[in-house]
Amino acid sequence: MTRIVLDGLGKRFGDQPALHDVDLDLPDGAFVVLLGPSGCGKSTTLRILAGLEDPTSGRVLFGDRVVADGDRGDVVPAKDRGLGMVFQSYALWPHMTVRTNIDWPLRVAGWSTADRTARVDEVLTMLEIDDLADRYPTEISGGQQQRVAIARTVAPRPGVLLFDEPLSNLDARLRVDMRAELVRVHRATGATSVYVTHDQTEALAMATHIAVMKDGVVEQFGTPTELLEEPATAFVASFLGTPPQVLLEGPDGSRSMYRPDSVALDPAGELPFEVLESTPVAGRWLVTGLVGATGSVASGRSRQRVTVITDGARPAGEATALRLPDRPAAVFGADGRRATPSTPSPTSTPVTA
Ligand SMILES: Nc1ncnc2c1ncn2[C@@H]1O[C@H](COP(=O)(O)OP(=O)(O)OP(=O)(O)O)[C@@H](O)[C@H]1O
Repeated sequence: MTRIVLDGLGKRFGDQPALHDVDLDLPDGAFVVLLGPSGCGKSTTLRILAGLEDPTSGRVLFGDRVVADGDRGDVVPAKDRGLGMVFQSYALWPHMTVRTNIDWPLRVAGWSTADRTARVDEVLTMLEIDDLADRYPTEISGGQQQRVAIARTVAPRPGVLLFDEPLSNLDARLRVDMRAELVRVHRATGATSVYVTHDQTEALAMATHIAVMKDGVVEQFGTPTELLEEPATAFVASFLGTPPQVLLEGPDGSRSMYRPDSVALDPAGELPFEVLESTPVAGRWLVTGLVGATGSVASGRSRQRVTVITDGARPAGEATALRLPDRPAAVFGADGRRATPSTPSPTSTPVTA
């Protein structure tokens, strides 16, 4: 097991900055998800950990060992970092059986025949692919190929496992199955794991810790519960959760956060709300709509889209209103950073169209 530290990590492509001063401390044995929209820098971060890309500033440590130093230009080659990486594409050797594919990295690393046989049997069982051992990659399904690729990666017992959107080529059902499978494999290996995705549901389901990234910056690092319950920025509050928090913008650019289940639909409420759609979830309904009077579009004021949780469905087009609790759960300043939640400022009153 390996603690991973990113210390002031920066990356530029030419004069184009991709990462700004990223500090992260990933505990031994954690399953960390790098989460964020396209272009936020998550793959670049993973590629720097993997040794496929070099940082322009800052350092990466695996345990006490500096594996990349952007300021000095020192890097440890990928093959000497004690890591395994799983990509979207499985890249199995087509002329080798499943067993030989998994055995290959152990052979390269110089393991004895007895140790190799024992370890290959162990990971075949771990990934529940024992009965496929003598087949060739073309004779098994895409999901099975991904299991073989994972088995091959974990076989040499790397201290660090890196995953670059490994499930994105699988269909929706298989993705959900494989997600649980990967968590089980992570627990069985104990390897510190870093997993890149833009899918917040996947992140929340798998991670012990999540780093939410935007524009090359880590907006927040914490456990799924911390991020859901105490988002540090308006972006985190709007990106995570099904549904995400209800954010209402004040005239000064600040935003008030309300928990979606604390906001009621009530024609007598203070904020006009037009229903767009209702989706059933676990016996309740997510009702999405636009806040503000219909005429506000014509007046140039944009209408905010929010989702609340209700007991029943609401017809699309219904004009009703939001009834808010007495005070917001948190307030974010115009810079998006969280102001003290317990003392919301008077200027943070949401827009009343
Ligand atoms: N090889 C490269 N050359 C130039 N710019 C790059 C290169 N790789 C990434 N970038 C830029 O760096 C920024 C971060 O890209 P990165 O691929 O890390 O984002 P990402 O969050 O993984 O996005 P995606 O989910 O689309 O893969 C983007 O602006 C991207 O255009």
